[in-house]
Amino acid sequence: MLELDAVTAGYTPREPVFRGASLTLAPGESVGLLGPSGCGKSTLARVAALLHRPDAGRLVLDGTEVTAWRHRAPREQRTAVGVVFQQPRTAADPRLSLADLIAEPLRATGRKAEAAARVAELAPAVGLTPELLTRRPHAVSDGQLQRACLARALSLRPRWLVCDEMTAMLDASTTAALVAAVESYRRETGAGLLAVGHDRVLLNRWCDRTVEWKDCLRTPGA
Ligand SMILES: Nc1ncnc2c1ncn2[C@@H]1O[C@H](COP(=O)(O)OP(=O)(O)OP(=O)(O)O)[C@@H](O)[C@H]1O
Repeated sequence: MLELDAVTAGYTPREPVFRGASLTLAPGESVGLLGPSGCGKSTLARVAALLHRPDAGRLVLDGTEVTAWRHRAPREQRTAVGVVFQQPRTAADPRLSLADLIAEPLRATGRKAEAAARVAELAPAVGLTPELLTRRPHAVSDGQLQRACLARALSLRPRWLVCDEMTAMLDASTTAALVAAVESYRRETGAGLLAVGHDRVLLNRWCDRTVEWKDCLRTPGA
């Protein structure tokens, strides 16, 4: 289970972006989160991905409460969640080839020896040719770079995936390819998914259920 329980979070302690947001994902479940721009969906997604420490509330990951975020989080928890953001350009180191970008989490966790084999496995799964893998971000399209960012998120075989507007900048065929790659990974591994977005039609089609932001803020039973 991935449980966000009464989470309050923001960027200035006195003025959080939201208070008391709750959302629970069952193991292997895919949930789409919809809501108005600026309400805090990405902030909540970052809390779920252990990238943003909440001001209050709890994140419980497969039965263990998370008590440390970012680099302070234990590796086992940090690597249990893979994350893909909306903007591949800001999420990718411009100095790395796409192959090295995909392998980054493996290198960072001391598993460099597995990198080549894992990249060879992931590249076709996200639709990247061997030639594209040699290029650096400036020499590929946004869609190709986002494919690499998805492969990077899958490289450590996370039990949970957080896709924060992953396809918002992409055309219909690239969107379909990335959604298919996520779903194929989920079928293979049983991973759960939190997909944040604005595209109701896409999220309804993609996810087991969709949740409205305002319902995350509602106290159960109220
Ligand atoms: N790093 C940051 N520092 C300060 N404020 C931020 C930061 N990131 C986001 N915010 C603010 O927090 C609020 C919520 O932003 P967030 O990106 O979580 O919303 P969102 O619901 O995902 O919006 P959108 O749908 O437009 O992506 C916004 O008012 C935003 O300006």
